[in-house]
Amino acid sequence: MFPVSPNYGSGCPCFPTPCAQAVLGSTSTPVPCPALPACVPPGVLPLSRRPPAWGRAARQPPGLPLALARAFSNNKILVELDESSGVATMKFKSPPVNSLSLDFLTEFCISLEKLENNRACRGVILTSAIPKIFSSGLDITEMCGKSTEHYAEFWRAVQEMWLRVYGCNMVMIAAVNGSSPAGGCLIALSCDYRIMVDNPKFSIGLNETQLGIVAPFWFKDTFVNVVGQRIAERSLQLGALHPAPEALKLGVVDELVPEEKLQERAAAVMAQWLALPDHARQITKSMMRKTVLDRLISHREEDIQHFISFTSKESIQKSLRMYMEMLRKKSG
Ligand SMILES: CCCCC/C=C\C/C=C\C=C\CC(=O)SCCNC(=O)CCNC(=O)[C@H](O)C(C)(C)COP(=O)(O)OP(=O)(O)OC[C@H]1O[C@@H](n2cnc3c(N)ncnc32)[C@H](O)[C@@H]1OP(=O)(O)O
Repeated sequence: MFPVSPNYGSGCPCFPTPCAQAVLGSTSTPVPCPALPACVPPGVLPLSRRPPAWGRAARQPPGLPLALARAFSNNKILVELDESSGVATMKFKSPPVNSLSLDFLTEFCISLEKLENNRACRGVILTSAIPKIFSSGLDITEMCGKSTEHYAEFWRAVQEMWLRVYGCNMVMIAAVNGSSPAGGCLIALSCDYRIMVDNPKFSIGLNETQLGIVAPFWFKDTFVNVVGQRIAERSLQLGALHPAPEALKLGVVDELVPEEKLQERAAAVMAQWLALPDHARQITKSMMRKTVLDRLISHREEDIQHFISFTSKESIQKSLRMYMEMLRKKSG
């Protein structure tokens, strides 16, 4: 099996089965997948791939089965698309706590890509089907006692998820209906708007330091862009998990609503955002986020190596094992 082009990723329509051009021949000259323009970094869709659809949902592309356009679910995420509004909902349903395993992340990226390629879809609401939990963040078992190859594959999938959500042209709204630590918080922070259930038992934040690990620079950049340097610095150092009312005060989320109003409110906010001309909003979003996206894109391999060497340290493995043990004791 030949290696694939460095440009190859879930942004290519042939993903996960690389087409002939995506595969490097014995010359090992990188040949980008022709479906992905060479100038477009992996994980970020070019603006031109999304047609302007201001004012109405565009027509379903010919050839796509209607049922697929309305709802699809593989395993861990339920996706529903309302074609009349152009709004899809991605509902995480991976018990017990929607942890972001490699399988979850892969399914997430494929589902989001399907929606990106569907002209009828202009906005996505991310929410959870698991009571009281939005997402428990990265699946810690993926970072414990595994091979370096596994760590590399896992971390690439985490990067891909962030590049896809943060770089997404569609309007992304997080309807946070439960606790949302670390990677779960990152997903919400990467959206355009965050609505959380008004319940002080639900908390959100980047708590990595509590696990003895360090939030990567692109987690930190995303956080700073939402709440500003000072709040991010204090919250990150302390590994703070903010109860919903505090999260609102700090600007980690944009508004709180009673649980029963969450989906209705998310739909109303989405309608406001979709009332803007797509092209103007998309270019503005891209302008605001480009620097932060480019930083990871240009250091992607380095970041993977950094993750591998950090995670492989015995002291880090020990911290993660102790944290998992603490969770198990608490639950059992
Ligand atoms: C300069 C150097 C920079 C280098 C950068 C390198 C590295 C950075 C690396 C990583 C970044 C990581 C970001 C992350 O996302 S780490 C994950 C952080 N997540 C958490 O801390 C959440 C932990 N979980 C909880 O707090 C609770 O489970 C939760 C509030 C979500 C739910 O509580 P509840 O009481 O309902 O459920 P529990 O009984 O606690 O859990 C049920 C079951 O699920 C297991 N579990 C929980 N969370 C995780 C998880 N994140 N991964 C894997 N498994 C998880 C838990 O152990 C229970 O299992 P069991 O006992 O039933 O077997």
